[in-house]
Amino acid sequence: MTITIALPSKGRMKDDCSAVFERAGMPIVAVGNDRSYRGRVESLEGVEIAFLSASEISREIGNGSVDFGITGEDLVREGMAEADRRVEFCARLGFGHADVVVAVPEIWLDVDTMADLGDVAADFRARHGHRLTVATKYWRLTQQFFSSQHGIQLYRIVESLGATEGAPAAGSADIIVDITSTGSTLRANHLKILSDGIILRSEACLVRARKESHEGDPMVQRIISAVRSAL
Ligand SMILES: Nc1ncnc2c1ncn2[C@@H]1O[C@H](COP(=O)(O)OP(=O)(O)OP(=O)(O)O)[C@@H](O)[C@H]1O
Ligand SMILES: O=P(O)(O)OC[C@H]1O[C@H](OP(=O)(O)OP(=O)(O)O)[C@H](O)[C@@H]1O
Repeated sequence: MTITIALPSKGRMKDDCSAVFERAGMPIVAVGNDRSYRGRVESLEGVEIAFLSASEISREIGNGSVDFGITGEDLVREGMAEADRRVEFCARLGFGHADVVVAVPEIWLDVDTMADLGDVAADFRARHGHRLTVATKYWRLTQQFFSSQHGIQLYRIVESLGATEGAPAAGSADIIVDITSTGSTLRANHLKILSDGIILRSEACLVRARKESHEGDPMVQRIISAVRSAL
C-alpha cells in the first residue's frame, strides 16, 4: 500500500519540514520540476509526498485522503471535532510555535482572567447594547474554551480572516482569539492576554490519520520512528 505524507508547499513551516525529513534519513525529492506538488522519499519505495498548504494538510488528514501530514496542532484541532479520536499526534517537532490566546484591550484594567471576562460578558448587553463580540478565525477552539471550559455563553463570534488584532480598535469586535508568537502584534494593538487565556500551545506536529489499514503496516511505524529519531 502506498503511504502518502502531506508536507507544506510554502509558508513558515516548509523549510523546517524538509530539514526534519533530511535528518530522519528520508530526504525528499520533487517529482518533475521544482514547482511540482508531488514528491518522493529517495530511500523509500511506496511513499509519496503531497505538497499542500498548512490548512489543506489538516483537512486532508481529517478526511483520510493522506496518511500523514506535518502541520500546526492549532489547525488540526480547529479543523475537526474530536481530533484525538480521528488522528494521532505522533511527534511534536519543535518549530512553528504559536499560542492561541484570548486577548482583551489593555485598558480593561479589571479584566485579567476568564472568570473576570465571564462577569463582563454577563451584563455586557445591558451596558453596551450588544453581546460581547469575539473576532477570530478559531471558531471551534473559541467555543470549546468559552462555553465548555469556562461556562461563558453570552458572547458572539464574528469571523475574522485577517488583521484580527485590529478588530477591537476598528470597533468590529470587543476582544479577540488569535495566535501569537512574539507578542508584538498584540502589543502594537494595545491588547493583553488573559492570565488563564492560553487556549492552546501549538507547534508543528507529525500527525497520522487513524486508519485500519495502518495496523501492522511496518512502513507506518518506520516513518514515525525515523521522524522521532530526528528530533
Ligand atoms: N507568527 C505566526 N503567525 C501565523 N502562524 C504561525 C506563526 N507562528 C507559527 N504559526 C503556525 O503556522 C501555521 C500556519 O502556517 P502558514 O501561515 O505557513 O500557513 P499558510 O501557508 O498560510 O496556510 P494557508 O495558506 O492554508 O493559511 C499554523 O499552524 C500556525 O500556528
Ligand atoms: O505574536 P507575533 O509574533 O506578532 O505574531 C502573531 C501574528 O502573526 C500572524 O500574522 P502574519 O502577519 O504572519 O500573517 P498571517 O495571519 O497571514 O499568518 C498572526 O496572525 C498574528 O497576527
